[in-house]
Amino acid sequence: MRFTKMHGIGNDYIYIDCMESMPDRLPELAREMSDRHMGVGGDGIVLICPSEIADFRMRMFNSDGSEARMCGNASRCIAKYVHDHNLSHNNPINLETLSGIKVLSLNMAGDNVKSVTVDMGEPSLNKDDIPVVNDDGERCMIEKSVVTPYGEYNVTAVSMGNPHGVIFVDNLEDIPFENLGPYMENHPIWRDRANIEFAQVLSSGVIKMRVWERGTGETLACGTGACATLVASAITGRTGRMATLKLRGGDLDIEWMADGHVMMTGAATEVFQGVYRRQC
Ligand SMILES: N[C@@H](CCC[C@H](N)C(=O)O)C(=O)O
Repeated sequence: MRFTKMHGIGNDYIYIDCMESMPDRLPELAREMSDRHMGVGGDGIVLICPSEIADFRMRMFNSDGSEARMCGNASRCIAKYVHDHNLSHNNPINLETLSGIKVLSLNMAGDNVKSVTVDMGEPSLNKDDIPVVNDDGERCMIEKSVVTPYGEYNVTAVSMGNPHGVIFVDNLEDIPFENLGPYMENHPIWRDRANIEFAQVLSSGVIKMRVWERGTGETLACGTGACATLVASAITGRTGRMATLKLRGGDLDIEWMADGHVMMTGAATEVFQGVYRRQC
């Protein structure tokens, strides 16, 4: 099976061109290929598929085999992949995902893709959309206190097509990240687990963050997570609607436009190509 390893500021996935044929047993394949010792190694797998309603369709599986509804970093990488591998020279490119069609714009430097801007659509704070278990009758969950074995934290729930819990802290160095991340991912407030972002506001236009992703664990970056964090920061008055999000693997520029759409701009990188012998 041919594959291409790519990353969006360190969020690394194994990309499989499924324009002609589709592998079977995808959760098993994702677990096997993502294994950093026994497989190719990655945060999961991404399938580039034909679409009847857009230029391409993305399917994305986390390294634990769960399928995600949206992935910001993978959508940027797909834009670069289809351009560089001559599958399309459209710009913008329409990408079908489980959370709707996303519009990907290539920012070119000559013939090279310098960065990609993704129209991530509108965020939702509605608990039913995330989904959050609604035990208090409130429509949204903004800075709700959650008591954990590792201390009390205020959580804001945001959907970017997938579920996020954003927690602002004074200093990222001071949190018990490895314990708190999985605890919060699996907390019973979420109906289907959630991606957890820990964020420290450095200035009105700069936020530093670390991500614990649902189904993968810590990743060096999360595009949807960066967008959710900017939205949570803006609605709680910590920053304006535009900021640079500094993740462990690099920076993303995020803007929450007046029309409600969130625009994300960042790099996409191809690392290597290979042929994989399937074990499962
Ligand atoms: N890394 C991603 C998000 C991947 C999916 C997520 N773990 C989920 O289960 O929702 C991104 O860049 O957005």
